[in-house]
Amino acid sequence: MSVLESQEGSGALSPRSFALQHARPRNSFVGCSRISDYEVLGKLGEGTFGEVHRARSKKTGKLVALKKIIMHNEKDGFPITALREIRLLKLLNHQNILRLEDMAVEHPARGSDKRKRPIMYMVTPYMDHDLSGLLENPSVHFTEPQIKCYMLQLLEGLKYLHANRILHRDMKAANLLINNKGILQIADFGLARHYDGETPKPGQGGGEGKREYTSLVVTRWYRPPELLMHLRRYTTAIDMWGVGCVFGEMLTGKPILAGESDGHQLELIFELCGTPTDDNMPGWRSLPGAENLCPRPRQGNLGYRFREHGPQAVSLLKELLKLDWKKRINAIDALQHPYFRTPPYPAKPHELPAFEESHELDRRKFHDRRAAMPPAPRGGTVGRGPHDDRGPDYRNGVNGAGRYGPPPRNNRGPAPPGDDRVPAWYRDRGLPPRPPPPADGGDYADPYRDRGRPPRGGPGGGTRPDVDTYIPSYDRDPRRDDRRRRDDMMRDDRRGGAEPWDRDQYRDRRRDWDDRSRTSRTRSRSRSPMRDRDRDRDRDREPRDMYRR
Ligand SMILES: Nc1ncnc2c1ncn2[C@@H]1O[C@H](COP(=O)(O)OP(=O)(O)OP(=O)(O)O)[C@@H](O)[C@H]1O
Repeated sequence: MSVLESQEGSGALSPRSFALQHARPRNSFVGCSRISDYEVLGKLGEGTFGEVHRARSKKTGKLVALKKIIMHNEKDGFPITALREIRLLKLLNHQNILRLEDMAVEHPARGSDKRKRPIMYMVTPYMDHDLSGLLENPSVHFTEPQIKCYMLQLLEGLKYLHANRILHRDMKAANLLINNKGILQIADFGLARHYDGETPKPGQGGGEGKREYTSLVVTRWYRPPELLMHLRRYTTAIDMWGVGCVFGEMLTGKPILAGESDGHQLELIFELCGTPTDDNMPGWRSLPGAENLCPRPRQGNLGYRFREHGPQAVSLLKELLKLDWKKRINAIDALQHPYFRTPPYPAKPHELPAFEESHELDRRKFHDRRAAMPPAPRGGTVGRGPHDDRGPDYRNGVNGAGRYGPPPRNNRGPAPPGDDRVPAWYRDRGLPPRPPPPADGGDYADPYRDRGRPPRGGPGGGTRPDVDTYIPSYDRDPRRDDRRRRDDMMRDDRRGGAEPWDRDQYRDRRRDWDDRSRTSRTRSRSRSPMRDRDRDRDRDREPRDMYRR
């Protein structure tokens, strides 16, 4: 019996049986090597936990990625999010899920500070691109067969995860890695967790949630409406919304719902998918985050906005971006959607072209190239940011402005005088500009993002008080802002949403955490994470036109 079959219809599993059912072949995980077993070749990017480097195994000659696990606060020990990611990745075994092959340890040099801890690295196969990097490369233009090929692989990976009761909880283009053989793999399991509920069934959408989890998950641009309204009893449908956003992003070449705050995110969703009613989103009124919500009734412009991609693409997108999380299409059904059976048919992975590498650090290269492009004809209006007084529709291109795809890449004219605060490459991307850094870098510094780190110089190091602090930081991308989410999520999960096999460990850690936070509260009240979170939530409740108060 396969892992998947054994999971079908069974109830909650004990930690031991879960681990046994997910066992990978013994030879698929090396164990723990020394960092000297790898030749480090260069930096690929920086994640929440630490830097990612390209390296070559001295034993096999294979290219790998080494993800260094940074301990932001030595006293906290090994980050729990990294432990979760490692444990889950070790259990998973699927062609479309990034494979953890080894852990490598770097011991501090002899004679160095005795208190220094060893540094751990996660070793995964090297992938040539992440999807978001690839979409930013001006010389890459996705064809329809190519998009279908990536979508099928993404859905196969998610079908496997959901059948194995795993919620990814951070579905986004930046977490989808692609190699030059056309293989797509889901990566970054730092927010993932075991799901205690029914596995998706054909024709039954996401079904009903069984228990509560933290709603502080998923990067904002990819966060479904039910999470923005603080549903805690959510299901695998939260990942399917992210697939819809990624699908739209592949079709248009840029993120389709680039909200500047949680409230603004909902506003963009309603513009695209229509406003919630008792018919299209039953139960929405009783969600805690819907209390003060009074959106202007709208039908949604999804069909119009994506009309050039054909009726089948629009139909699949509508299924994935359904407001009703119980009826939102699941991965099993999405794989059967007529979109994949309508010409042009999906390409096979090996038929896809190879592209120039595109990782986080390569992006600057593309941005510079795009900045050198001649300005497009005047006319568009996106990319002016939160200070723009023309309203969110203009800023985010929801009315079709700012489409980013095959050339011409934008429909905007040269920036008006005085608009030079937005970098040229960023204006071309048609996304809202990052909030301006405070003059002294002090008042609005993000206490989460910068916690335990030296202050970041330059742009992106602080946020304005009228948007939540979980804003995409555009010199990198929205995923850099996960740390606060992850910290909050861990805290929330420890209160009751922890996996059963984690509870004892969590109880101990919780006790530690409580002790630590008591000490730090006495030391400095301003560093209390709970206080910061409440303040951030208050910010997001700032009155907007769709709220009653
Ligand atoms: N196996 C890999 N092969 C090639 N590049 C990789 C690989 N894993 C990660 N990267 C690159 O490193 C960057 C950061 O990795 P990753 O997203 O896994 O880190 P993270 O700490 O979880 O980040 P985040 O804060 O974005 O959640 C990514 O932008 C990706 O381009």
